[in-house]
Amino acid sequence: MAPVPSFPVKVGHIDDVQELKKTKPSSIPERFVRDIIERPKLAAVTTPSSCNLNIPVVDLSKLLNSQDLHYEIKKLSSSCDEWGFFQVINHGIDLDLLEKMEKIAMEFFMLPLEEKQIYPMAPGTVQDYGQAFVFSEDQKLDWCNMFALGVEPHFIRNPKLWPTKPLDFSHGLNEDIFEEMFGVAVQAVRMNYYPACPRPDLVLGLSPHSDGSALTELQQGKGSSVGLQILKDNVWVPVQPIPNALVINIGDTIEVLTNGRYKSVEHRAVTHQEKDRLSIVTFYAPSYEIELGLLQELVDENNPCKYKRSIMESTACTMLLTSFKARKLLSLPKSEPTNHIETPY
Ligand SMILES: O=C(O)CCC(=O)C(=O)O
Ligand SMILES: [Fe+2]
Repeated sequence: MAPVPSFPVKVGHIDDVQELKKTKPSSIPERFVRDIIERPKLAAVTTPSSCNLNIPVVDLSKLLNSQDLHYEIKKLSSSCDEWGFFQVINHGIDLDLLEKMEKIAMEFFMLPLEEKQIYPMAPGTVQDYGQAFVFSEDQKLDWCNMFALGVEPHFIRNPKLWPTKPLDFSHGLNEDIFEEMFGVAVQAVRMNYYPACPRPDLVLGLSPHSDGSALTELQQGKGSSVGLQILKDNVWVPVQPIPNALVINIGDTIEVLTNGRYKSVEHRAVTHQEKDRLSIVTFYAPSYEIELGLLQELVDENNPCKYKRSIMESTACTMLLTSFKARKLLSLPKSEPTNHIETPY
């Protein structure tokens, strides 16, 4: 079940951005206008050459093929150590299926508002239709509509690509370690629709956050604008979509379990003046029933345990809510070494 806050949450009026766009507003409502320091610099969005950094690309077929294995594992390893993000090509997922998912998601977002609002997102929650992570009346809003669903247990599929190979090479861990630890994993899907915005320089599609999940997989809609950006060495790096590739990122759960070796990196989405954008995001998290333990193989005198135990006792549910964004909004600390990460509920 989606987490429900145990305290009353007043979120005020939230404009539906698709409806707002239809009214061709002469100015952007104040609740969407970001403080100057948070506004995106559009040069980095519209001219990819202005940013020479690109997130790594991992070829899954090579990871399964012994000839190229070593080189590809090294790439996977540095992607997880240095970036927390990579794109995966030749993943073997049926492209027709991905296309179908995109089509269904678009059909949903194109429904009349009343029909989408049959599934309203309750204030302070992250499930169904609306804006997630709104916890107060004066919080700035994202230029985005979301539809989030939990996946029924019998449909849940474990990802083929838990990034354990580099760990099993360097630390002798079992390659299936995460799969074994997580039990019957929790899976949630969020569809994000970012309509074109007349002033993309003033708004954010999705506020900076890290994902509370173990692993996140993201499909970018065909023909969508470039919108996803990740924070690398204090620079927002745009993720250039590669046709049919999927974007994978490490979530907070794996950052903590690997004692900070793999990074759960802050990311955000920006909007575009003419183009809409769709992303379909699948979050994998450990079973609610499981008590997680740090991978002891990654702890020694040079790498002391960086996280206190309470986070290990969090359920997947609270993990999703202790994402960086939620923590920031609730004024809870980011997972700095030695910090105690509280769960909000
Ligand atoms: O739409 C995107 O590219 C980002 C989505 C995302 O980060 C999320 O849903 O957590
Ligand atoms: Fe995210």
